[in-house]
Amino acid sequence: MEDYLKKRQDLIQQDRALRPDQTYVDALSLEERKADNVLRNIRTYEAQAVWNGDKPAKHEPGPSHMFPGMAFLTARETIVNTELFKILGKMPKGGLLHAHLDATVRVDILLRFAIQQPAIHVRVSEPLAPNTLRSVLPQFRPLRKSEWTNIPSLTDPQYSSGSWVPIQNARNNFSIEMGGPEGFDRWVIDALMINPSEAYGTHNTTTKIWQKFSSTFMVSNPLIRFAPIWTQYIREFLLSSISDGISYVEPRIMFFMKNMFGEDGEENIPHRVWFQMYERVLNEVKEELKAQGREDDFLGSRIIYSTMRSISCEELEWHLSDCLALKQEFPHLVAGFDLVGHEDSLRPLIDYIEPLLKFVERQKELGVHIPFIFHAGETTGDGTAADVNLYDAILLGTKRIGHGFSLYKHPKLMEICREKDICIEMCPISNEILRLTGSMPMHPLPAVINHGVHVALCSDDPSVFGNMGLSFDFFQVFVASEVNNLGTLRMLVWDSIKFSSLEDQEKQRAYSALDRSWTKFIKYILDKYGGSFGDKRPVSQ
Ligand SMILES: O=c1[nH]cnc2c1ncn2[C@@H]1O[C@H](CO)[C@@H](O)[C@H]1O
Repeated sequence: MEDYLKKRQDLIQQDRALRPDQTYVDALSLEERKADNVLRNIRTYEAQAVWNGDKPAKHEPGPSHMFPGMAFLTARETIVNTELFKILGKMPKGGLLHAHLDATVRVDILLRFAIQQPAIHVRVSEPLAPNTLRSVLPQFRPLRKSEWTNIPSLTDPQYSSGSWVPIQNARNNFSIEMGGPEGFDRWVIDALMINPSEAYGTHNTTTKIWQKFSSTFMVSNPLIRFAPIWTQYIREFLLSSISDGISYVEPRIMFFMKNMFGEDGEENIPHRVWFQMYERVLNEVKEELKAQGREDDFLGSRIIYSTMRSISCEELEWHLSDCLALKQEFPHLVAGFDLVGHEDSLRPLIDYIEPLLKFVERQKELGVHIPFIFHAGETTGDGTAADVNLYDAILLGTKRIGHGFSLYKHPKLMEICREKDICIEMCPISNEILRLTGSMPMHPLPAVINHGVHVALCSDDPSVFGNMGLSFDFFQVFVASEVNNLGTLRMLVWDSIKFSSLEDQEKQRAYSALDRSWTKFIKYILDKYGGSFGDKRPVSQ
């Protein structure tokens, strides 16, 4: 018996030793071990008290009963009231390495920014009525002053479809039958987010949910791509990330459209001016934090240049040279290049191989380096074009892989990622809402970590999904595995800096800042919860 138990222990240890968090687990300080004990105890306690499988879930449609790591949109309200979530909210997170900028600011805040801009007008292409509110989308646009209208309402019988109404009129005079001004807000917010009825009911397949998902970007794009709103948007993105403990952000910015709307309503602001605006806001935020003595809380940001994987090779060539020119003008801001959009239905990387290979050569001639940071394998497919994107992303030398949801099916690719230190930007809540997985316990993240591949945990499109910051993704991952522990959290946080596009010196600064805030975090856990959750024995292996 003793012999068996020894062999059992050895086997478990050998298996766990492959995980990249093992070195972190081994190095936990005494205080961290105590804090780890507290976290595990709270997880066990809440698995029973909150996520008890006998309890009915509150929402329809969705899972009928509660469980840890259950469908996020039905669990969200419960999550925010847990002690574990409150703790994770205080955790320093390091870097956010995968988020689409235009889906990072709470939609009610974006709407508030829009309402403050008299240039913003709204129209609909079909009459709005209580029974069409869900299907008719608002179309926004900033207009030139000469085009401003004083049409009073979107919902009057006199309104003729396609005419532009000033946003304030549209809101103030929204028909009482459809909820008045608050009804207007709800209508816009519904168009910008995915709700549980859609994800788990009416749109419960990847293809269906992507239709709704894409439409949210069509609604928000002309608002965000208006210079006065864009600067406010970036500022809010940075500040809200910082308030969730994120100290560095590397958003993907969509440069598919060549120009932004200026304050005068002309659509003529080119990409280099977008960069100038981004840099200005970034510096303002850094200065403000410095003035408050909070330099450790924010180290900066770099941008991943992105365009759509639907364009032609000629259009891609234009974008690649645009990206090169921007890298030369803003070397400290351009982190990499990516192609985005629904992998299952749009073009695979192999379609673009010529311009992509030429781009690599051109960089060598110019002596610049813009790594590819490709989305690949964001699919349930096996051997489909989206799955096969993984081979091309790796052959093209991708620095990290966006999603890599299907990577775990490919042992050879897992081995290459492990050996070449290709980090996987995993977005578990996004994958669940976009219907690649039903819940966290079904998600491949543990398989990837168990094979020794590094992961950065990311939120992807938090304004659409409601997983603002990184606390929600950390929560879902932490409760869905008995193996995950404080060392795992530490690995995910430190890796988000290690695999970022920061320079070595900046990384050193980031690690020192993290060391300081992590120590405070551990002290917070022990001071607040050490008494009530510290004395029990650690949960078994
Ligand atoms: O998870 C994702 N995979 C691929 N593309 C995405 C994802 N999330 C957002 N976008 C794409 O990024 C653009 C906004 O910047 C949108 O067009 C959207 O299709």
